[in-house]
Order: sequence, then structure tokens, then C-alpha cells
Amino acid sequence: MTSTDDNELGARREEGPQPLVGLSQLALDHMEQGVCVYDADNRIVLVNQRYLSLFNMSAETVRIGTSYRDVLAHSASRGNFPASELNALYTRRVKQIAAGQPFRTEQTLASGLVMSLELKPLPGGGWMTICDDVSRLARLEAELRLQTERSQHALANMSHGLIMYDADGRIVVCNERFLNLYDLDPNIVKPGVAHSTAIDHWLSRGNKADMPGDKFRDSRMDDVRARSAKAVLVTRYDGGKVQAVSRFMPDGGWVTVHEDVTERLQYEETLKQQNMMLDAALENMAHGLAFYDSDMRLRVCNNTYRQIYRLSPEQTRPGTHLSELIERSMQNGAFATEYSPQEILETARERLAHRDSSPMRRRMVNDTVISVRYCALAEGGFVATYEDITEREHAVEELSEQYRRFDAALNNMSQGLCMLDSSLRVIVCNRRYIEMYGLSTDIVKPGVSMREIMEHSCELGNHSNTTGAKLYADYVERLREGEHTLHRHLSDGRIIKLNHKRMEHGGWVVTYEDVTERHKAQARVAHMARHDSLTDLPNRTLFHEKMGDGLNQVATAGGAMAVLCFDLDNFKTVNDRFGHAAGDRLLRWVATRLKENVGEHDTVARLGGDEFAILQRGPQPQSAEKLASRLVDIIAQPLQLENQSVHVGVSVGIAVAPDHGLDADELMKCADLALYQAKAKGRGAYQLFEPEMEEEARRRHALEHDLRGALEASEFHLVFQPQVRLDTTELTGFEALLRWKHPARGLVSPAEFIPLAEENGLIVPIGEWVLRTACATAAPWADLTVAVNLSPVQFRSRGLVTMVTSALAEAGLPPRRLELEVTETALLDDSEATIEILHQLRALGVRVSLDDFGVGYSSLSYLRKFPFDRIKIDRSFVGTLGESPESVAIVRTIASLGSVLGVETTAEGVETIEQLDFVRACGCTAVQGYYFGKPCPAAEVGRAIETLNAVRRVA
Ligand SMILES: Nc1nc2c(ncn2[C@@H]2O[C@H](COP(=O)(O)O[C@H]3[C@@H](O)[C@H](n4cnc5c(=O)[nH]c(N)nc54)O[C@@H]3COP(=O)(O)O)[C@@H](O)[C@H]2O)c(=O)[nH]1
Repeated sequence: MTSTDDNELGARREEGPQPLVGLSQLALDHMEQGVCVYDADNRIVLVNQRYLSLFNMSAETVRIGTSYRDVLAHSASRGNFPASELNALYTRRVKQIAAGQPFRTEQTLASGLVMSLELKPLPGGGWMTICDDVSRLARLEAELRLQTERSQHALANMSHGLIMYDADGRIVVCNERFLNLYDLDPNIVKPGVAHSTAIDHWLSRGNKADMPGDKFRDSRMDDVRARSAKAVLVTRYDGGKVQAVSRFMPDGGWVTVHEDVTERLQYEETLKQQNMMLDAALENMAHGLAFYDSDMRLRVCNNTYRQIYRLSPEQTRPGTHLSELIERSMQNGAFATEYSPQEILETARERLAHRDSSPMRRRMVNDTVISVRYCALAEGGFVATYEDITEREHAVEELSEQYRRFDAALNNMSQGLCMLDSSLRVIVCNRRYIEMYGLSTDIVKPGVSMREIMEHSCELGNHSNTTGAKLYADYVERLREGEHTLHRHLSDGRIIKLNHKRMEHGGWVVTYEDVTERHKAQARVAHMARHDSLTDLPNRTLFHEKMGDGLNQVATAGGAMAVLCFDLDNFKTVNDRFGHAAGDRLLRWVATRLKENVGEHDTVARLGGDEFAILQRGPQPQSAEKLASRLVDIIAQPLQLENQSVHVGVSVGIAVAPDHGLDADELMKCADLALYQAKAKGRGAYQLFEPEMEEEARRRHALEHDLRGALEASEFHLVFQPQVRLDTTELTGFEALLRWKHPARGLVSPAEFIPLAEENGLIVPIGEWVLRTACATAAPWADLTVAVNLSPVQFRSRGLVTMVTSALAEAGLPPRRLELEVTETALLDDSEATIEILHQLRALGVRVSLDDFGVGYSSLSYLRKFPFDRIKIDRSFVGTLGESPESVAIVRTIASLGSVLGVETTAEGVETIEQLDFVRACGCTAVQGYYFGKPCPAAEVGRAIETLNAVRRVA
């Protein structure tokens, strides 16, 4: 039917015969499509039922004559489009119709139907719209679109590569993953491309299979031809592995899915390696291991297990029951005899039932010990481990033994010991530590804190004037400083030395040593170092320190301080005569006297030998002089020694600070100079230092300096004084006397330089020169003797006897013509030794005389000790015969003594005839003095001999 026909039909509905109209209407109403025809005025001329029902419009409203605008308005009222769009829609449609071209549009109605509308103009005016329900088609299209999108999405996002071929072997589709997997060019591998082309390109990119490329291509073509679904493993250009699985489709095409299996293969390889290692580890494990199923049947075991139980691989096949394994290993002699198979099996059952996986010891043969554990598995069955703990057991035993030894050592230590952890809690301590502080073992045990111990110790009264808390706080503070030693002074007077050493892993080792006795000993040693052991007085060191302190005080606070230096007179005599014990008593007696007479702030010291000193504060020099005077008197008092009354005296030198200086050494020097003077005064005296003494000392010093060079400078010579027998006035010999002629000083008296030479030892070489010169000078004298003075110092020097022997031999002088004169002083120092030397000299044939007899303290006692050939009465007695009855008595006594002893007695210093007559009358056997001749040089000796012989002849 054409549009012309439709119009005609519409017109006929208005006016045509009823049967035809009805038929046409019937035909229109049964059409699938909706039809509505408008005239040129846009009014309906024909409309079918389908049109009305599709748009849900009412036949009452939409009927012949209804305008197009009203139709649209009615449609909008039915919700087919928004009423607000009515005008715009109407205007647009009318405009499109007026354009004279048919056009199509789609409209979704309120019912959800999708309507396809075709509007087309009719020849001769008017137009018609034909409506089609395209809802299903639209839905199908949408679904297809969605499906296609999903497929493409799935294809693009597949983890596997995919390629599909049609029955002609051409590519239908392939995904990006496929292209990437093999590094393929999407411009080559694309839909429509032949299978062989794709394979060639695949090979050209370096991908390969386990066969040459040509062969691989042929093989794939054969597979396709034979429709053989295969899985092929290929190697990618980069070494990765891909598994390709092909599937054939009913339409003759096929799909191949490519999976990258590189990682999976690697993982499988790793797993394989791990399993191998696991097997190896199992087999090589030091522990025995066995898995059993829930029926206690062996599933697997390792070699160590077999060795422990002496089982062979055949005897440990999977499935063997535990009871059988036990019995076999027993038969093989693996167990010690103490177990039965039932017992072992029962124990295993019980432990598994109670899920007890704690270790148990099994004693095997050869003293081997195995630790066995049963561990039930969640999935049934159990694992048993077997560990050889023989060595560990031995080590534990050894450790126990070591611990016992350590414990014994610890508790037998003389020192206390305590090991503390880093929180200062006791790890271990020994018995000595507990005893040392008298601690309770109920309190001091491992774990107790040092704070608790200190509190306990304080409660016991070990520490005075403190508390446990304070003690502990101080202790912690000290430990912060690190390793250290501290001394605890306990209230009972003991001193405990604590030594703290860090332990390697934290904490401390503390040792406790009772150092009370050591401290006392050290204090004693320190005291001894600064005190004199005999008198317990401060010694020179301490005296020097005290002097320093005193001088500082004088310097800063003012005032004065005196130093008194004491030197005992005759001490050596006493010591020698009564022995050292008596000498010690004398020194202690002197020390007591000194201490008794000083103030409490004064210091008395023994500086050594018979030297004492006092430091005295107070107004000076009055106080010091008063004290010195008093002490000189006190010490001059006789004292009882060895049941004898002994007299000693003391000489005192005084120096005062600040007058004489503020330096300790300087002040001591001043006091020494004063002492020197006091002694020179004749002993038993005190002397305050005077500045002139320094000058005197300097002078002595200069003289000493010159004396040292005198011998070498040949400044000495000898003079000889005649000695005459009294009964016959016969010249018997000469005494050699030393003279020093100094180029500047002139003649220096021996009385001046000999004491100096004795002080500094120069007398030894000088004395030797005198002896050799005298012997040489006297040798030519006809039968006359030569007397030579020997200093006490020469007796102390070695080789005196040898030197005398040599001098005699050298001079050719017969020993009987040599007479050696010694003084008492020579016998004072060490009389035994001196007397021995005298005997040796006597043995040479030399004569020995005792010079200056009578001036000493115990002259008579020496006569008993050595049989002298001659006693020379000191000239001081001869010189005072006229005025001193004592001198007369002494000369008489000595002369009688000599006569009784059969020893010659020479009176010295006889200057006058009266003196000569007197000494002769007294019984002296010889004389020496100016009366018969002054000492003369050697050159004049001849003349002196002649003169004296002439005198004798006259007499
Ligand atoms: N160890 C030595 N001592 C020696 C030596 N030479 C001398 N001396 C001793 O020196 C002291 C003083 O001696 P010197 O000044 O030589 O006096 C001697 C005589 O000159 C003197 N003398 C003798 N006769 C008289 C006299 O009539 N009147 C008087 N005023 N003086 C007189 O006496 C001294 C002799 O003394 P002595 O030796 O005791 O016989 C003196 O102690 C000497 O010993 C020497 O080489 N070594």
C-alpha cells in the first residue's frame, strides 16, 4: 500500500460506503505498525488502533479531525515526553514536515517502549506518521554491545595470551597479552593473517621451541590439520617459558591459550631442590627423627634414628609398628638392660595420650644417653625426636663437679666475695663475707638486694652514725664512678677493703679483705719512717717537716722559733766502754730528759747517733738559752749505767727564726755552726749562733781548700824535737812534727790544720807523707829513734800496718828506731780494732807510746788494754806544776804508774830547770821540751845532736 492509498482510505472513512470503510479500518487496526494520517492543516484524517495503543492514547481524544498539536499534548499528558517540551517539539516537527522530506526519529515512551517514528509528506498535501515498536531490537542491540565490550575487556585483561583462528587458518582475534608475551608486531599479527605467517613472525622474534624453527612450523601445521589438541612448552625470546594449549572449535577454527609458566617452573624447581635438601638434612641430622601414623606405624625415619636403635633400612620400612621397632632394636642390643619393650611402648602411649612432649632420658648401651620426645600431630600420628645427650650429660656432670670445686674454693677463700647482678642483687657470696660482717644467712642469700644487706648490717651495729639507706645511696653513687676500691671502717675498729670489678655481662664482683692488721702495720711503717726506733722521737725527716711548718707559721703569723742542736760529749766513750746496750739506754735517758723539759708544742727529735734537736716556740733567744742551760746542767748529772756512775755532757748550738733566717736548711746550718763553737768552747756548753760564725766557717772552708793542695804543692816540711833520757841526759831520739808553710798565710799551726785534716780525711795521705819522710830523714841517724804522731783517723783507714812496713823498708830504718805516738782519742772510736792494729805494729818491732796522757776521760783503762812502751804526760800538767797541786799529783801518779808497769814516762813541755828537776824527782824517765830544744828542721838535726851530746858531757 502507498501513501496515496492511505489517504484514500482515510477519506473513505469519512464519507465512503460503510462496508469498505469498516474493512479498511479493520485492516488498519490489525497492522503491526501504528498509522496516523494528517491533512495539510495538520488534522487527523486517518488513525489506527495500533497507533493509539502504542502511545496509550484515548480514541475519544485522538480521532479524525484532532489537530497534531492536540495529539502531541495528549501524548505528553500520557507521560510520553515532558509537557514542557510540547511547544518546541510541535514547532520542530511541523517545520520538518514543511521541509517536504521524510524523516525518522525514535522516542522512548512512558510505557518504556522504544518507538521508531517515520514521518513522511503525502503528495497533494498532508502527511502521515508510521510508528514501529523497536523496543526488543534496541534491547538486543544493547545487550550485544555490552557483551562485545565485556568480551573485549576480558580478552584485553586476560593474564594469558590468546589467539583464535578460523577454519581457514586465519586469525580471528588475538589479545595484547599474546602479542606482548612473544614481543610480536600488532601490524603483522592481526585478524585475517594466515597461521603460517604468524608462526614465521613468532620465530623471527627469537621465540623458539625444543626443535628447529622449520620443524616446529611443520609440526604446528600438522597438529592443526589433525585437529590434535596439544600442550606445547616454548621458550620466549627472553628465556621465559610459555605453555601453549590449543583447543579446536566445532566450526573448524581453534583457540590457543598461552600461559607464562616461567615462575611456576622456577618455583617447582626450587621446591624440588628444597625437597632434596630437606631429605638430605633429614638424613644427615644429628638428631634421630621418626614420623608415625595414628596407628603407631612408622611412616618415615632418618639414618640417625636407625643408628641409635641399631636398625637396618629393611627393619624400618614404612608401616612397621612401633612395638616391632622396639623389639627389634632390643634384639639388636641397642637398649640398656633396665627397660622392657612393653614398658617403653606403654610410656610412649601414655605420653601421646597426655600430649606430653617433654624430653625423657633413655639409657642405651655403652653408657649412651638419648633424650626422647613424642610430639603428637594435629592431623593424627606423631613425630618422635631422639637426641644423643651423652656429651651434654657428661658436661653437666663436669660442670657440677666444677661448681662443687668453685663452691669449695669460694668458701675457703680468706677474702670475702660477693657477686652482684646489675640491679645490685646477690648472685652468689661466700662464707667469709657473711662472717666478716656477722650477717645472717637467713637474709643474705641469692636474690637479696645490697640495700637489704646494708640495712641488716646497720641493725647489727657494724656501721656507726649512718643508716642502711644512706650507706646504700653512697654505695650506688660510688659504683657510678666505675671500678673502685673503698675502705669501710667498722664500729669495732676493723677496716674492710672493698674492691669492685665489673663483670663482663653486667653486675659486679666485690671482694672484701680485712686489712686492719695491714693498715696498722702500714701505720707503724709510716711512723717508723718518720720516727727514731730507739727513742720514738721524730727523726730528721719529720723534724725537717715540722721545722718547715713552724717556719711557715713564723713567716705568716709572726713570733719566733728556735732550733737547738745537741751533741753528746763522751758518748762514744760510754758506748765503747759499756757496750751498745748501755749506749742505747743513755740515748733513751737523754731523750726522756729532753722531752720532760720542753713545752707541749715543742718538738724533740733524734737526728742520728748522739745528735738531738729541739724546735721551741716562744720569746727567743731567751727561752732557747734558758732551755739549753737547763738541759746542759741536767745532762751533766751523773747517771747509773752498768752499776757505775757515768758522766756525759752535752753541747748545744742555737739558731733562731726569723733572726737567723726563715729557711729550714739555713737555720739548721746556723745551729750546727753554733754547736761547733759550743764544742770548741770545751764541751758542756751552749752557744747562740752569731753571724761571725759564718765568717769563721768560711775561713775554715778556705783553709780546707788550701790544705787540699798543700801536699802536692810541697808546702809541708817536718821539724824534729829532741827527746832525752833523764837518768843519763842522753839524747834518745827526735819527735817529728809537721809544719805547713803556706805561700800567703805563712806558717799555719798544726793545732789549726790537723783537726781540719782529720775532719775531711786529708790526714791519711798527709800522715803517710809524714811517716815516710820521717823514716827517710831518721835513717842516717846513728841509733836514734824517730817518733811520729798517728791520728785516730789513720787507724780507721785501711792499710796502716802495710804503709808503716813499706815506709820502714823504703827508708831502710830498723823498726825498733821508729816510735808511733797515739792519743786516747784513737782508742775511743773502736778500741778493739785499734788495739789489734797496735799489736800488729808492735809485731813489726815498732815502739808504741801513749801521747797526751792524762787529759782524757779514761786514760788509765787504755793502759790495761795495750802494753805501751811509753807514756807521754801531757804538757798541760808540766806547764802548771808551779801553780797546780793537781798537776803535781797527776805527774807523780803517772810517773809511779809507769814505774810500776815498767813503762817509760816522758814529761812533755819541759821548759825550765825546775820543771826538769821536778819531773826527774817524780820518777819520769824522759823529757821533751824547749829546755832541751825546740823542734828544728832536718838540716839542723846534726847540730842539735852535737849540742845535746856536749850538754850531756858537761852534765
Ligand atoms: N797527727 C799528727 N799530729 C801532729 C803532727 N805534727 C804535730 N802534730 C800535733 O799537732 C799538735 C801541735 O803540735 P805543735 O804545734 O807541733 O806542738 C808540738 C811542740 O811544738 C809542742 N812543744 C814541745 N815542747 C814544748 C814546750 O816546751 N813548750 C810548748 N809550749 N810547746 C812545746 O808540743 C807539741 C808536741 O806535742 P805532742 O805531739 O803531743 O808531743 C800536737 O798535738 C801535735 O801532736 C803530725 O805530723 N801528725
